[in-house]
Amino acid sequence: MVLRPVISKLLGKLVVLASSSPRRLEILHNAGLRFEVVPSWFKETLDKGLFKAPYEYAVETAKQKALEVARRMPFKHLKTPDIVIGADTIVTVDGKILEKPVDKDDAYRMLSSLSGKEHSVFTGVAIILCHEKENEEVDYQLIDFYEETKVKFADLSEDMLWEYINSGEPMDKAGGYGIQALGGMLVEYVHGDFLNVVGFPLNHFCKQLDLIYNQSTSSTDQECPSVHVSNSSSHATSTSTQPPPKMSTQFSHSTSSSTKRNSEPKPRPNSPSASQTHHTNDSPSFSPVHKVMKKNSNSEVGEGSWMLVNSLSKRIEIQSAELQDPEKATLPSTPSRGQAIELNVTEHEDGELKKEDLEQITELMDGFKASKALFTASELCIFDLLQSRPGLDAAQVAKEIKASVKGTERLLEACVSLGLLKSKDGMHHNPLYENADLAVRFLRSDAPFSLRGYIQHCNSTVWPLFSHLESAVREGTNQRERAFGKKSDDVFQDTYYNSQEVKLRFMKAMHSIAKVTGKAVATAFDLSNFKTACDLGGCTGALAYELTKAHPGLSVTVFDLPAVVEMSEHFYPQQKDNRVSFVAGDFFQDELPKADLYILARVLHDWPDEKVHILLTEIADAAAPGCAVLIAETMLDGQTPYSALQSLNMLVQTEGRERTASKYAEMLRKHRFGKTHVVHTKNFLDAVISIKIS
Ligand SMILES: O=c1[nH]cc([C@@H]2O[C@H](COP(=O)(O)OP(=O)(O)OP(=O)(O)O)[C@@H](O)[C@H]2O)c(=O)[nH]1
Repeated sequence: MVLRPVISKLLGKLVVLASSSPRRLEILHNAGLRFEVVPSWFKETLDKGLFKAPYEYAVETAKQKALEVARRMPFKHLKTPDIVIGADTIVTVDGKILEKPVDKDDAYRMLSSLSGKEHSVFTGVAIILCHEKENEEVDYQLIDFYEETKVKFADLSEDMLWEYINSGEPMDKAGGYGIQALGGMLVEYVHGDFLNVVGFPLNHFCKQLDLIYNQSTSSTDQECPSVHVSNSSSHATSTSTQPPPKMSTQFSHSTSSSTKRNSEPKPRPNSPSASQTHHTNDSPSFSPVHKVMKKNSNSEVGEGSWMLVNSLSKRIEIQSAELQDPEKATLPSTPSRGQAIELNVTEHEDGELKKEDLEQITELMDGFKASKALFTASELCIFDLLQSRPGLDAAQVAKEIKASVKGTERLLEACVSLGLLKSKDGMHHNPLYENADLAVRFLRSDAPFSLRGYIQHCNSTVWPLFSHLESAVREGTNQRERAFGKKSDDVFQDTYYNSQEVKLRFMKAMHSIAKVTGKAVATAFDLSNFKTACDLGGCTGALAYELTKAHPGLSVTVFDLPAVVEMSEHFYPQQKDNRVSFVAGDFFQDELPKADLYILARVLHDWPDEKVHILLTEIADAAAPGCAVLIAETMLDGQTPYSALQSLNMLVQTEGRERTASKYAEMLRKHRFGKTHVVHTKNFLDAVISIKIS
């Protein structure tokens, strides 16, 4: 069994599957591979028109999925993987690429186009070997390939089609079918690797591992295995894997990961450095990222991939430098030949810009209008109205909210376009409106996870502050005085003591975020060793109640300003959990309650480093060895807009900022906390825990 010998090579290595596909997880798990699953955040939006062949699109998407995880882990998970595996499965028929259907109608369109025909299923796979070095740089070696399988569908009747679509099975599957389940009923024959259709060409993958770990170690080279970078295709009817010329492929990007994996850093293979680029005059490469790179049509595909990797490295180096220290990162003014700066807009040969080329920039430009439409509908209580009286038309809604029909009509249609409301034809095609699922779950005032409080805070406080963002950037200070005419260097003095209404609105905002994130934070780590916790700045106790629910042996003291504590019972009038108590105080001025575990949820991001160190000193003085600090924040990762925009939010609102997990680990280390672990909760917040060493 080719995998068996390879498995032994992988033991002790951190193997990561960068996929949320349960089928891929099952295929690799059943094959005996042991790995962690870290779903990729890469948005599968590459422009298909830029790829000369469908499999190139699948391979490039697989690469981007794997690279995103390989780059993120040192920051988000404080560890560098040894191997990251990414995959992407597509279906092609009549020259079109079919991915996962967006809705039932799309599934119908896909399956109808497959009915009675033979089609191809391509799965692109990327394997990234990560080599962490002495100076915390990481070398990446990229191996990619694809597998094609031919599948023929029987002629499908309309009943059969809708019966299958209504089963729900098509919705998370390429081409809208699952061959391994009900979808098998649609299939007349399969020529090629069945598992490739399901989502992972296991046999081809094993052969690649064999190439990497067995054939290369037979060479005298004791350094990192030199890898075959190949886009070798194994067609359904015959396998034509011609290994390309042997090469070592690598690029590097620096990481500030504060924890070293226990494996010895591997020597850098003697290969061209990332800064060297090769230029050829051959046909343009196929990837939007590498528009300035040329694919060398003379050499084996591997050569092309090497340049592909090389140009990727340039982009990654630039971005990681930014992450390291924005002041030092110098981006080239314009993409020079051989330098891969991601081009979001594709100028076609004739210079014409197509609508889809501008979609991304238009979405960004219009983002504020969408936010304001949501805030306005929430302020006008439209979601609560339609929850109690679904099916109203614009005139009826306008009457209830005491607004113009014209304006209400526009707002309702905007909310439908944003997926917040649904509409159906009433009498004389007059649309009738009701809440969409998002509104039911998050926008009603009485929803268990209502975000209405946070939305009110965004509309009344964040929005005016962001309108002075340019001043905030120029001055490096919050914009409270410009936005509200109040000079206040203390956000909380201003919020909690100057107005009862402002205080309540802010607490509702913090409460709604804590309700949505509380369970994820409370269950991020095993806290069974701790008996007492102190939730510093715990506001309404939303997280505290989740902690006592998740950890029966834990009691939690919420320590917050007097003005907050006096209001907290307003949020839980019926609460009888005697393991949660409230103590009034100022954590910068008063002695902290004694506890085994100190919790800081969305607190440190309000303060500059020097204030954070003051607070951590207080905690370190109060905490005995073995005690812990649990920090819940949105960790900067250089990838998702959410954390970066949150950091801008802190600029306009406070003296604080968002930080990376490794920055928090470094700050904690200065106060004798260590053994730091981070969990990315897939929620608004990530969680970091660190134990008092001495
Ligand atoms: O017969 C089957 N065909 C396809 C599938 C599943 O379809 C998806 C393909 O989508 P993708 O490659 O984008 O993978 P995702 O599920 O989105 O996960 P990633 O996180 O890796 O993007 C895939 O899950 C196949 O397994 C099937 O099940 N049967």
